[in-house]
Order: sequence, then C-alpha cells, then structure tokens
Amino acid sequence: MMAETVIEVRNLRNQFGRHVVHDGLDLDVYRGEILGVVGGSGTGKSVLLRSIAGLLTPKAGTVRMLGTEVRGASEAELDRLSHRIGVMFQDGALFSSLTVRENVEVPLRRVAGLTPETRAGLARLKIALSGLSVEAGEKYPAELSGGMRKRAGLARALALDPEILFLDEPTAGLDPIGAAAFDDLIRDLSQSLGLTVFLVTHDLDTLYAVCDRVAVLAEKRVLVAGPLEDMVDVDHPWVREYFLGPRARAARGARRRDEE
Ligand SMILES: Nc1ncnc2c1ncn2[C@@H]1O[C@H](COP(=O)(O)OP(=O)(O)OP(=O)(O)O)[C@@H](O)[C@H]1O
Repeated sequence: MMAETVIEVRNLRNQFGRHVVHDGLDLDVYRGEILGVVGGSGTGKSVLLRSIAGLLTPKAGTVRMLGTEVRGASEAELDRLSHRIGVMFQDGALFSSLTVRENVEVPLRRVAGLTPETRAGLARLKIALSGLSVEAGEKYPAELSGGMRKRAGLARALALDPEILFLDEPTAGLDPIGAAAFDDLIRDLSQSLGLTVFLVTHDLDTLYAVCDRVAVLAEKRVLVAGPLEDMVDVDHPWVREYFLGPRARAARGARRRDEE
C-alpha cells in the first residue's frame, strides 16, 4: 500500500537578504511516520520547520500540507490547517505568567463552545499524556525543571489533537536519561495517537531510538531522505562523518540491543 503523503515540499527557497538557506528543496513526509531532520549547524533545519508549519513565508516553492497548498490558502483554510498541527519549540516557548495548565489551554481557547471546565479537563488530559502530574500542571514554568518544561511544551502542542507534530530539538539540554525518557514518550505518543512527527534533532540517540526515516539537509536542500540504515551508504562528507563516526556507532549499537 502506498503511504499517504501528508507534507509535500517542492522547489522550496528560503532566503534572508542575500543569504540563501534553501534552494530547490524537495521533501515528502508520510502519514504516521517519525521523520528525523538532521544537518550541520546553520543548514536551515529550524527554517525548514518554520516554513512548513506556516510560521515563515518561503521566497519560492510550494508546501502542501494535509491536502492544502499553504501559499494561496484563504485565512479560513489556514486557520483550519493550524488546528491540525502542533509545534513544540526548543525551549517550550511557554508563557511565564501562566501555569502549565493555562498554557495548554491557550490553543483550546480558539475552539468555540468549550466551557472553562471542559477546557481545563482537556488540558489536564494532555498534561497527563505528556507524563506530567496534575500538580505540575498547576505550577508556573519557572518552577519546573528543563525536562518538565519540555513536556509542558509538548502538552500544549498536543492540545488540539494534531495530526502532525513538529518538534524542534526536543531533547536539547536534557541529560541522557531525561532525553531517553523523552524519546520513549515521543515514540509511544506517535504510536498510540497515530501522529506524524517532523523532528529536528542533533541527537543521534534520538534519531536511532525513534525515527523511521531521516532527511539530511546539506547544500541548501534535502540531500537524501530514507531509512537510517541507508545513510551509511551515502557518499557525502558530512553524512559519512555524522553516520559513521563513533557517536553514531554507539547509537546504532544501543538500538540493536533494544531490538534484541
Ligand atoms: N529570521 C531570520 N533572519 C535572518 N536570518 C535567519 C533567520 N532565521 C534563520 N536565519 C539564518 O538561516 C540559517 C539557518 O538557520 P536555522 O536556525 O534554520 O539553522 P539550523 O540548521 O536549525 O541550525 P542549528 O543546528 O544551529 O540550530 C542561519 O544562517 C540563520 O542565521
């Protein structure tokens, strides 16, 4: 069976002043997969995420998401589309003056007809799904650890039951145990909720632990996209260094041990 393409990027160009970040970039993301997006620093991983999620307007090219062409879509279409995706930023991007529950309620305010009690109940559910306690939900972001703040950011990204979840460096700044726990959470949520996940990461352990496919950004485009095991055959200096270096060997070894 052919996998359904939920994100189709064609000939994308992103540019800031004279600095061209992407040029002729193509990418397909399939329903239900976890796609890891990797590349050297400054290759435009975050810019790609932002231009697909509609947070940045590309200079040229097309982005089709869930059947809607983002450029040229009406306000109403974009609003409907934005309900079907969730974005979690690197630092959680939470409002510091709101509790975690209130933060998770922010996207829910856009849904007409929800009573405050229903909103709070839904927020508590997403907080629990993200592995936080009810008590943590009543705390302010500053009262939480970095890992808990990330979970809070995830709860907020899940508020509207998205079909596609965008994660920008979800494990950055976490200790290895916290990062591994977050990896497990992403895998579990993707499986239980049928989520498609677009995951920007530097973290090889995350890549090997959770991703079905990987897209490598280099030379202003997606150089290669495919299963992790195919990456070792790609003849490109950055890809070789990244996927054949000692850290990749360790991450591959850990995955094999997990599968045994
Ligand atoms: N709003 C902006 N204005 C100007 N330049 C920008 C803007 N956003 C990103 N850039 C530039 O685009 C390039 C790609 O940035 P981006 O943050 O996407 O890289 P990245 O691959 O995610 O990097 P890293 O791995 O270091 O996080 C960088 O050179 C950055 O300086």
